[in-house]
Amino acid sequence: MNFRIGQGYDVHKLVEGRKLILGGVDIPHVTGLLGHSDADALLHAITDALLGAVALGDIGRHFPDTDPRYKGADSRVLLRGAVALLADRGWRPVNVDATLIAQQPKLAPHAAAMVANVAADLGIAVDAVNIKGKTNERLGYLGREEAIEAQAVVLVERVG
Ligand SMILES: Nc1ccn([C@@H]2O[C@H](COP(=O)(O)O)[C@@H](O)[C@H]2O)c(=O)n1
Ligand SMILES: C[C@@]1(CO)OP(=O)(O)OP(=O)(O)OC[C@H]1O
Repeated sequence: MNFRIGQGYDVHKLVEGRKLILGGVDIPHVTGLLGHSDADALLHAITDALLGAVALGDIGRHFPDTDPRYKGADSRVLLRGAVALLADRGWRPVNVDATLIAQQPKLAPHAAAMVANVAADLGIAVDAVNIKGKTNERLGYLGREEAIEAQAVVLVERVG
């Protein structure tokens, strides 16, 4: 068995006085995401998808939100930590497809920067990473701009 897939999901609340960081990109906006770390929902979903692909549980198991080391953490560090956990077990990422559900702001202008960060952290080419933005058609808490949700799917392969 040389390939595995993983799926990840995350949601964080939008509040005033926080930065909006998605895919490691600081996106100018009136509100930002609340969390113990930098609350980068996209990177958390990708991290969970990677861990899920190799049955390593989830982000909270490896990087608990009760641990002061992760207070205000850069989620790129956590993502690279997950990639290292996979590498230790002989797995590497192949490609990622992810969706961000955000009523605002428009994310398409920031997609290339997010893709570049994720590709660098996963050690894969930029054309193996796809990040999409969707509104929630103004429906529910996402549509009311109370939160941003991320969904991700990854493929991983056994090294060697
Ligand atoms: N936060 C977002 C939301 C959407 N986009 C772009 O707009 C297109 C249409 O979105 P709908 O939710 O109305 O289907 C979508 O395909 C994205 O290209 C965006 O950039 N950022
Ligand atoms: C990243 C961690 C750790 O700082 O905290 P949060 O930023 O709150 O994010 P979440 O997606 O709720 O869970 C994972 C946590 O372990």
